Amino acid sequence: MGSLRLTENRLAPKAETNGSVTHRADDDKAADEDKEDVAVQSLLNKLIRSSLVNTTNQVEVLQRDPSSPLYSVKSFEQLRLKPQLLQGVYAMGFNRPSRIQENALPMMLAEPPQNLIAQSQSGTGKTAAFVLAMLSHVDPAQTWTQCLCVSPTYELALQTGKVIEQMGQFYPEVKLSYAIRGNKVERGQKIQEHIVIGTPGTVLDWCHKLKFIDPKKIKVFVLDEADVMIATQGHQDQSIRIQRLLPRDCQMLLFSATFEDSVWRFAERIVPDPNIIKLKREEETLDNIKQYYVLCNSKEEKFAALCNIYGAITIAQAMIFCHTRKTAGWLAGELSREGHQVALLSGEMVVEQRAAVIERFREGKEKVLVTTNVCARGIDVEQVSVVINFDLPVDKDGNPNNETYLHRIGRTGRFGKRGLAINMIDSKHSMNILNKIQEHFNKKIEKLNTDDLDEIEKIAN
Ligand SMILES: Nc1ncnc2c1ncn2[C@@H]1O[C@H](COP(=O)(O)OP(=O)(O)OP(=O)(O)O)[C@@H](O)[C@H]1O
Repeated sequence: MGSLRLTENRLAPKAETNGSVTHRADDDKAADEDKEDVAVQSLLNKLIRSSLVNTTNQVEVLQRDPSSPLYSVKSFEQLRLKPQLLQGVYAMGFNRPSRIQENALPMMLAEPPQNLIAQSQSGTGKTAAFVLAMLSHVDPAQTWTQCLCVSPTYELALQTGKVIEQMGQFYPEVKLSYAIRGNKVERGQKIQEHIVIGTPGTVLDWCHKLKFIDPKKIKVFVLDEADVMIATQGHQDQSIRIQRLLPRDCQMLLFSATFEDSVWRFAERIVPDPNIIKLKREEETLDNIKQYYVLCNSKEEKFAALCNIYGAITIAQAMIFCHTRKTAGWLAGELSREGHQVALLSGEMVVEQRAAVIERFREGKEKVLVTTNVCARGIDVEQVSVVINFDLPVDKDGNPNNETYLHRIGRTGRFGKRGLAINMIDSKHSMNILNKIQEHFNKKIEKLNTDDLDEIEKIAN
């Protein structure tokens, strides 16, 4: 398994220019200039995720042929997998199919193969599902490429490759190759590996220009992270061009965490006659959250208020959001000087460094995580009991960003533990923003006087 032929190994993420931690002179003025890179966020989520996301919502299934019976499985045994694959699944610690896998796996493993478009949030078991489908459909006796999987970036392709290697660990006859830049294949050769995973440009070259792969022999085509894919210029066209090279009876599978119209239009071009499976995201709510605000005049006063809060109540773990990298760096420094175990998540870090910081925080090695919004977007740190908005979330034009506010402090309904959110206000402008947020959610945000220790103690009860 895993014949990775790489001439260069570059694991630095694309979104970051380099791994050095330097501050720009204009960092003050710049809000948070960290580029929002969906591929980096997706990778980060994969790196820190160690288990399935809990979901309570029901799966929605739209069958291409509504008259055919709808199969769903509650165990992996019911799928009649090859014994080597079942062994692989159990070795990964999977006991039963995830909610989306219950429906997706029987569809993907059916004979004749069925096409599928599946949408569910990150961490619900999509990757594991299509990896199992690819491994099941391979005939190791045929020494040519039978499954193609396209991912938006080099790093994401490598992560999926790892899942293929893990799940196929007892099925060593199946070989895997990576169609990514830097992985050189001699001209005129044909790839013998059964599964090829790569980025759209290189996969297209290998199928079309360089003819390393005969696309007519492909049995399964997977397009992963469709929403991330279309965010990159050119990927959409390249993917469509690959799809057109494939035979009519090739099984087409497309996965996405979100489903805006643009993703949907793209999905329909990639997957003809699809079955569709959707799993709604768990809704975030402010119902279990006590919200407060503290009036201050400067960042130093905000810091003093924070120290008072820490002096009055026991905070197991807190996440503190700042607007700029500079404030975040400053605050992390001040807090460490006060003796706190602080983790700083900063946009200058490469993605592996960020994943390591979040992992340490999740393990409880650090008790305070100071971050800018962009760095922490989409990261669920469930055990956080207190969220502090050192700066309120605003969009580029300085208007309140309600969605981000909800995402920072909201909890998913059913699993929601009680939470505490404290907003630091340092100007009329930020008070206005707070009022708008309050109106938007129609949930009272109480004033907190941090000079009064008794008052602070009460909020913890
Ligand atoms: N049936 C299962 N039982 C237990 N764990 C599972 C199961 N399926 C997947 N997992 C684990 O849950 C996590 C998320 O799964 P997976 O990566 O397949 O989800 P995903 O929806 O593809 O999310 P992402 O797009 O972020 O990768 C992984 O750690 C995976 O090993």
